[in-house]
Amino acid sequence: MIRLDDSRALDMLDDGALDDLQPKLTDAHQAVLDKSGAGSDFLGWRDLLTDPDDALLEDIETTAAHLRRDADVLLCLGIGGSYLGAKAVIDALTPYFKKTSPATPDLPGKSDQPDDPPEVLFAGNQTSGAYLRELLESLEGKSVFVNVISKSGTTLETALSFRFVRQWMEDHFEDADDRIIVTTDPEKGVLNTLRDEHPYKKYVIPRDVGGRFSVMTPVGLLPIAAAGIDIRSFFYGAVSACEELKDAEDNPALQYAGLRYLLLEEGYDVDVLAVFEPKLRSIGGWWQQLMGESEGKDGTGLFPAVVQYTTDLHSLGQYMQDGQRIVLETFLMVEDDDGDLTIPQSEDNLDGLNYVAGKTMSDVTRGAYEGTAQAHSDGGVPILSLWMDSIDPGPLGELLYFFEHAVAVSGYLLGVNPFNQPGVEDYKREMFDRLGK
Ligand SMILES: O=P(O)(O)OC[C@H]1O[C@](O)(CO)[C@@H](O)[C@@H]1O
Repeated sequence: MIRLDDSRALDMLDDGALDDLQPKLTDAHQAVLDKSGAGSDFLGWRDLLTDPDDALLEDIETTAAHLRRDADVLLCLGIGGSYLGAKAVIDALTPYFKKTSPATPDLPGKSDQPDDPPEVLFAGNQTSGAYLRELLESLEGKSVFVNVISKSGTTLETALSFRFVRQWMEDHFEDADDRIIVTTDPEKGVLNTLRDEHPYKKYVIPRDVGGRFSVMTPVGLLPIAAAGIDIRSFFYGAVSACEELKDAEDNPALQYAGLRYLLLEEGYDVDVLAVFEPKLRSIGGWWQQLMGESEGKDGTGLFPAVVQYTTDLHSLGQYMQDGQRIVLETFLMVEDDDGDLTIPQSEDNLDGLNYVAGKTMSDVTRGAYEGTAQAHSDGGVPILSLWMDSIDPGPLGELLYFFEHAVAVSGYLLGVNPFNQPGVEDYKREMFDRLGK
């Protein structure tokens, strides 16, 4: 389970502050469990885990196997919660560098490894014409399948991309309709209208699951499974976290929510999620939406930012150490980071690095973390460290549920509805005005 180390944050708060907050934390937690708080009709993301639908997992695995057999590329169109979870998990669990295999003559571009996962690409999450044009050009000669993901079906970025992509698919594949999968509302929205004419396979986003909480639905699970990741371990990792975090006592998700809340009251307005493993950076993108859309309303909430260390210690490290004291840091750490690459002894030691010879790169990462946490803490930055066991499907499922539960509690502590995002509509209205809608 996720372990919270708050030893470098507690001393920035009054003695016993977290204990004093416990009754409020318990109430907020209970409101999540009982569905008695604001926005409680959007708590379906917990029901998915308390009553798992194994038949759905199996269906997704079957579709994913078909994609692994026939697709070079799975193009996922979606924005916000309709892509960030899948991207986060796929980036975390696929190798940094892919081996390429030669094309086969009968299926253009498809590698000769029958179960090679397709490359999962993302689009429909911005308005760049250059991106879309270059993307479509890059797909020439490849066996392409599309998963268009939009709960509302009306999101402009996704819908517009799908117009281009659908045309491209129809121009390139006679069986285009069999290559397109929609993930959307049970009945409403444009994607359902399109299905009246085109028999696309469809997966449903339950009405009571908001976009940023939808990673354990087909929204996240289908692309993740297509990428060759074991979705059962991932999903059941979340199931076990949901079970373990039911008790309000000694609950690290509640403690994390409580400490962030207390630190916000002390003027720490920004929560910087720091990762040391580059693969985890996209978890930060998912976390940013989860935190930002859930908390950032009615003039409150911590601003969620993401850094990747040690890279960003050489760009933002100065600010973290010495800038405005408005920042707290959440370190996302891994007990077994798969970095047991031993540093060799050098006979001439011309680079002067023999002092670390015999240590592993994991030891270096651990030293960098310890050193950074100590230095930043000495510089007045409260540090919360979250430790996961390893970068594997189960621990990732646990982690994502941990954050979901924490932010739901956090929203109630802040007195906001953690499950809506009314502010996002304002940019859409202004944009639509200018585009003549
Ligand atoms: O799945 P949809 O309806 O296209 O929405 C995508 C995203 O847009 C928002 O509604 C607003 O940004 C997010 O909450 C959501 O994840």
